[in-house]
Amino acid sequence: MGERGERREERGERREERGERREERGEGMGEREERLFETKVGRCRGVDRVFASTVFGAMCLIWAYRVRNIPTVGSSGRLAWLSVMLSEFAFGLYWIITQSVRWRISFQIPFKHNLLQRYDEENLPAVDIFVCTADPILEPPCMVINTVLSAMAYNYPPNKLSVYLSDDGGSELTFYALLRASIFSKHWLPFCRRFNVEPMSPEAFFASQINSTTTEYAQQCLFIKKLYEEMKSEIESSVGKGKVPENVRSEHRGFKEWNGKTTKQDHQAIVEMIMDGRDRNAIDEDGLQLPTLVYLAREKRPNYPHHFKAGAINALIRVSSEISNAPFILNLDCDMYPNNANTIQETLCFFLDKTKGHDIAYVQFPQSFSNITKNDHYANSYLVINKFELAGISGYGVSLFCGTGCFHRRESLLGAYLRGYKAKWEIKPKINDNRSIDELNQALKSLVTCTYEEGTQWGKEMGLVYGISVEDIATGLAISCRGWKSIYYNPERKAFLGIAPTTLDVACLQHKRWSQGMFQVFFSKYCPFIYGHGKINLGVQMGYCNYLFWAPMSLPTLCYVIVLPICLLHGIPLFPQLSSIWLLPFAYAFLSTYGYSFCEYLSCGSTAKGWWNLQRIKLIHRTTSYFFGFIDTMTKQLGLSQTNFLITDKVATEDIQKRYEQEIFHFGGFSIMLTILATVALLNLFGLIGGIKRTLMDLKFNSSHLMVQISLSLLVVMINLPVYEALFIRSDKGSIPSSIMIKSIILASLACCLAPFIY
Ligand SMILES: O=c1ccn([C@@H]2O[C@H](COP(=O)(O)OP(=O)(O)O[C@H]3O[C@H](CO)[C@@H](O)[C@H](O)[C@H]3O)[C@@H](O)[C@H]2O)c(=O)[nH]1
Ligand SMILES: [Mn+2]
Repeated sequence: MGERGERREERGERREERGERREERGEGMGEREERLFETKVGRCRGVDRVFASTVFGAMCLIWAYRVRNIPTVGSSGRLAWLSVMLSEFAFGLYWIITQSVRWRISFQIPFKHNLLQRYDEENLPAVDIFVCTADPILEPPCMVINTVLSAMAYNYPPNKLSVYLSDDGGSELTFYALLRASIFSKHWLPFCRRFNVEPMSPEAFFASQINSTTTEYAQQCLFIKKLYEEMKSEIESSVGKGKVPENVRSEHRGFKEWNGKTTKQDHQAIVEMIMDGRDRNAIDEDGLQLPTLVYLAREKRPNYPHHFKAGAINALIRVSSEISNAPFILNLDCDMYPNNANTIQETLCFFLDKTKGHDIAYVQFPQSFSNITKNDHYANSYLVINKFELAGISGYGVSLFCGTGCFHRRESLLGAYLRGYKAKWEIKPKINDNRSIDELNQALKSLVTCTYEEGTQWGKEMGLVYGISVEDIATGLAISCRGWKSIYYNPERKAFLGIAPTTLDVACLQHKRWSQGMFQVFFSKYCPFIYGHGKINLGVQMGYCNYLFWAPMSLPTLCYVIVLPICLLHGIPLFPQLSSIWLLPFAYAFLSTYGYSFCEYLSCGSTAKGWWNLQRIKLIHRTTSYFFGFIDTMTKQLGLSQTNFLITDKVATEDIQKRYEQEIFHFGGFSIMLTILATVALLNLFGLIGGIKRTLMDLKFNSSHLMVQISLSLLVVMINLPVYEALFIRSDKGSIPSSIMIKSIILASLACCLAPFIY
């Protein structure tokens, strides 16, 4: 651990102790009322630690067994043994890393009432909300405006709220949708206010609406629903046609920005203040002010890098600083709609706390999704990560920045260091009211040209970090290393809900980008062990590596699921026989870690089948997405390819949606990932059949030597049942194409036949 980090922590602990003592002396009560949040330590820490030590012991025994029993040079199976040994080393080391996030689990509890007592509406700080979208097809404008409308409908003074939409798709369809949303908001916001509507996303709200209770409410509900449906169908029909109707174009001067030549990759900067919060005419049907609403499409030219989402957020930071310049910024992906009307107040409890608030850079909420099925067959819900792992890292006073659902202190995003610095939030908008709207627009556009950032610190010391496809992780790390604290807050009612992938290939592409980006962080200047040395706790450094090592951990997994069945087929034992005492550490390590993971999962309130599904997806990602992520990182390190960002598809055809809801895997497609997936599944099936045959036929061979391999292959086969089904039984669009089936049969057979030459 970095010495400085340690010392700082000691100091922190001492400060806490002092606080406790003061409380004992009877000054506690007043202080408690003053406090705006509290940190609670997770229970069972002691039990957890004892358990972890026993697993560690078992692992050491396994390593010892492997090293002591390496086959001599020239004997069969030496290479296999060595590769399995290395894999087990890797598994063990990775397991140690995963413990770092379970060592100090802690939870945050904000005291909203204390905040509301201390601050009335007048005194509350302004908040800017950034929404990013990048493609009107993959991210339908209707979905985008639902997020925007929910953000506008927060239970927060509208004059303190500004919503900025960055459209990297540069699409007039999205602009049109936003324009329509601004009109609809004049009805929607008062409606939300009157009836405390939650969720504030009209789409989600009307979908969950069954029968109303009061007649007044019912009438209004019906009226608003009709307005919403009208707006939705108009937007969808324009999207269907691919253009905005001529009569609408003439209604707003903003449309002049689009001409025949405008494309996603090539257009001038477009900034439109759709609603200006200071404008007396921007009022809703109750005569109350509306939040400021701004549309932004930064300039894009083919020969200039735009740095994807990081570039978009940085442009938003600059534009918003000229308009509202709020001290706090909420970042949202366009599918992540706010689901709790009071989230802003809860978050401010952390930032505005008198003693601990000033050094908090950001407050991250977990990523949750609205479309999770009962047994979550693509393991989209990240239950354990959200409930335990991120809370575990937050025990060190640091949270990961996950890109969306995160409130930032503006200064922390601008590269400020915390050292000797007292963060303040009484920042005023820079806006010069004397400027005409045209002058202001001109000034704003000049901030988001392609060349604006040349020769500046943007993307390096300022704003979100460039060049890494998980800009969020790298940026969070950089901020923490500048001395800031951060909070991970996982409230009972989900604060934000997004859309999770509904097909396997979309899920795999997303995980490939993540694993690639995170491993890239490890090699970049932001490597937690080097960049973070002496600045963040060792536990945090290791905590990050839980995720940064997703990609390289694909190698030992691949080795295990390929070498084991091949050896089984050829009768080469790799594990102790059943009667050996050395089997115990293997059995204990395996059963206890999986047992623990099972309990952990169930304690998140999900089903046993969900856990089983999670194990399958983990295997799939580790053998495909992470493996390709690994290769991608390597080619990038060698300078052979560049950072990319493939947007996650957020629409599903009816066919796909139906299969998703029935929890049937949608493999579909012809990717090389599917070939690997199918080959691994077949290889284990061959191994299992061969192994069982051997055991039955050749009892003298002391086949109990193979029992462990048989059991492991059996598990892999069981977990792959949906793959065999998709290969041989199913024939719908979600099944695996026959060309891939043939390829994988050939590959698996080749691997089996060629193996003896290699070993
Ligand atoms: O050039 C781009 C590409 C993407 N986006 C936006 O970035 C967001 C996230 O993209 P998405 O395709 O949904 O990726 P996910 O994998 O779901 O995103 C997760 O992972 C990303 C890092 O890989 C983070 O940036 C995201 O916040 C986090 O939700 C979306 O709103 C996009 O519109 C842009 O604004 N510009
Ligand atoms: Mn997303």
